Amino acid sequence: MGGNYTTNPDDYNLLEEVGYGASATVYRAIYLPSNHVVAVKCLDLERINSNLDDIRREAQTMSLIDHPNVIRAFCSFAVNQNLWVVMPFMAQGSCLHLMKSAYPDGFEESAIASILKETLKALEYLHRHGHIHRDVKAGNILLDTNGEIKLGDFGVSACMFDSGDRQRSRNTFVGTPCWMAPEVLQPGSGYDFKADIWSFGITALELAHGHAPFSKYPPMKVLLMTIQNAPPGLDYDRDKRFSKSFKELVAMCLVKDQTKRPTAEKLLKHSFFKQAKPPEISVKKLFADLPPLWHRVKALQIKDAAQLALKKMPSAEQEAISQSEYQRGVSAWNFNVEDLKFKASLMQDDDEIQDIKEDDGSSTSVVNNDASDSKATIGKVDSTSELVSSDEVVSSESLSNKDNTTESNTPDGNKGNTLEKDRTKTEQLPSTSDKDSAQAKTRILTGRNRQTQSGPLVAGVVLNHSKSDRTRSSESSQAIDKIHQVRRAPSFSGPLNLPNRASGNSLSAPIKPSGGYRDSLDDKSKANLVQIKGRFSVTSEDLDFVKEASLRKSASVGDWILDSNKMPTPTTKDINSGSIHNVLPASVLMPHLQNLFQQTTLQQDLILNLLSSLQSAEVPEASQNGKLPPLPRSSENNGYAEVSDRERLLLTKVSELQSRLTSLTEELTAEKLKYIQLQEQVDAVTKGEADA
Ligand SMILES: Nc1ncnc2c1ncn2[C@@H]1O[C@H](COP(=O)(O)OP(=O)(O)OP(=O)(O)O)[C@@H](O)[C@H]1O
Repeated sequence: MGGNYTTNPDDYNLLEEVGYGASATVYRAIYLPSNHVVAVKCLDLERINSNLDDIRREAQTMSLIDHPNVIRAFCSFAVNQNLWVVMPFMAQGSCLHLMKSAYPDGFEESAIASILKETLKALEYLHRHGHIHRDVKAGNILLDTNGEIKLGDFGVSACMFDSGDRQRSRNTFVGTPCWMAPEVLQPGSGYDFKADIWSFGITALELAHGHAPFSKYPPMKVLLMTIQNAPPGLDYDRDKRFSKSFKELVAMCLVKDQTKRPTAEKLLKHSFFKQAKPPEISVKKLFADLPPLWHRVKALQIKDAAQLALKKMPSAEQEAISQSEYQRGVSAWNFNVEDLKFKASLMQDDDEIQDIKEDDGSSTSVVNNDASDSKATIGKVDSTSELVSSDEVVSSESLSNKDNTTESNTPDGNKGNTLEKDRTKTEQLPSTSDKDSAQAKTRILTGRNRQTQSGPLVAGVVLNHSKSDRTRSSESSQAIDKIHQVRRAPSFSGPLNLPNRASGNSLSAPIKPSGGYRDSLDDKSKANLVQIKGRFSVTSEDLDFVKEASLRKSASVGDWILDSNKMPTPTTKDINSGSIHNVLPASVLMPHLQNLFQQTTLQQDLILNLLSSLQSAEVPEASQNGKLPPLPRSSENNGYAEVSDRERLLLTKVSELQSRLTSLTEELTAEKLKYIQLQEQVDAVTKGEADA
């Protein structure tokens, strides 16, 4: 393909939608001057909140790529509030799409071997040139009709040699939780290109099963499970259809200690890849009998919309939702893992048992594979302006080797205005022949982008209908509209803020509407910011909480009791409003109660001992068997004065302990009461659900 590509949007006729992520929609398009088919990825700059320099660097990286297994950008430019990235069209879409359309339980091993081998070649190339991809997953492995395989999507890629501001800005990027390595999720531990090897291992499991491990769980849960659980892998019994060498390869990648993970170069020499067939043989056949990509994409959309209409959990949209939650949320969380670990340590085993059960693919799926994550956080661009084309950046990067297509740059100053005018117009279905389809597509896109950046996250919510919803007649187009509505639901664009204390005992983070990561840093959390490491920020409040948490855990019984006042406890309002579920689940409350009970008993014992010691002191012969040693007597015959001092001391101690016992008993009673109320509430909810 190659050739020169202009940065004039009028030169591109956008055709069908062939994919979408949280921040972008991808179209098959015709480059009119040469009649070449290309893919145009339209990134919504409003939704990704980074500065223009970052985007430019991103686009530069993509344009300097020169490897058969890494997708290269021909050029990119801003159109209104969108960034268009022009790249080769991969006619069979992503591995994820293919699995969703035709292989829900994953591919056979020979195809997996070929796909993974090509992906590994791409990673080896990127790592050799100092890049970490950071979003390796089936959704980013693209397939062409001739069996060609390319790793795409540099939205979150980072340059390992970057430092300072650049790295810091990278912290605002988000990967995809299921695929993220433990060290990436663990603030402070630092990560490098080995994070891609972990994601590669997860991708191997994804290709083998049709979904990534933990994919049904919400982000927080995935995060905890990734950090705390043993690494996932292929099961020797359950995954009988896979070879030993495949299982071994996966196990090598999914080692928690990043230093023990092999490099891409080393992995390529693994026996598993020795038998790998060329993709023309093992991969091409996978889509031999399938309809064109855009039909499959449309069919998936309709299927999901139909499920949505039936009020089921639509898999793809659910994925997008939860992905969005991940993307927008994880990047903006002011959380720290110690906090999470502490909460996890308060969890009952039954929670864990439930967690470990494999997803049966039912409609309860929460986080899923198709989802995409937001890449950069970018500032708005108001008018059409060229960002970068391949030839202008050759000297600035170490990556480039050759073949810098000389794109001619034709900024179109008027385009932005036209598009701006059209922004509120009715959404139009894609037209394959209309010369104006680029504009029409932009309208679709801009329409989609008109979302607010706030609002609570409510799964499955269908928001404001656009004008077009009223004008559409066919059921399928309504169904697609629904998908778009869900996609543009404002509720998913706001970040999640994990409260530092309020949810101390809860794993479910309340969702706060907010403008995004930058915003959240700019406001109160910025003042508390202690460290930005990895993709997360740690605030001083977080640290305080962790300190307290560890104090609670490590302190002596007495200290614990005093400190227990700091434990978040449900208020009557919580109980009445039902929010107690989020504040103190029974699994958390019970150990707390048990602890209190235990300590009350200990205190009682202590008091009894002290009392008996006191009595012993009064009766000298009994002191030998008592708990206290005999009281010393002075030679000056003032021994009795000392005895009475000691008595006073002991009596004071006893009264202290008694009052402590009283307050503990009161606390225990109060906790019991809360527990009973909680239990009643749980029963009521269970009954309500059963009735429903
Ligand atoms: N060059 C291409 N040719 C054909 N289809 C493509 C191409 N690039 C992307 N797609 C399709 O579009 C989907 C979304 O693209 P992409 O991953 O780049 O968007 P995104 O918003 O960055 O999403 P994500 O965060 O999931 O990676 C891909 O999963 C793939 O199915």
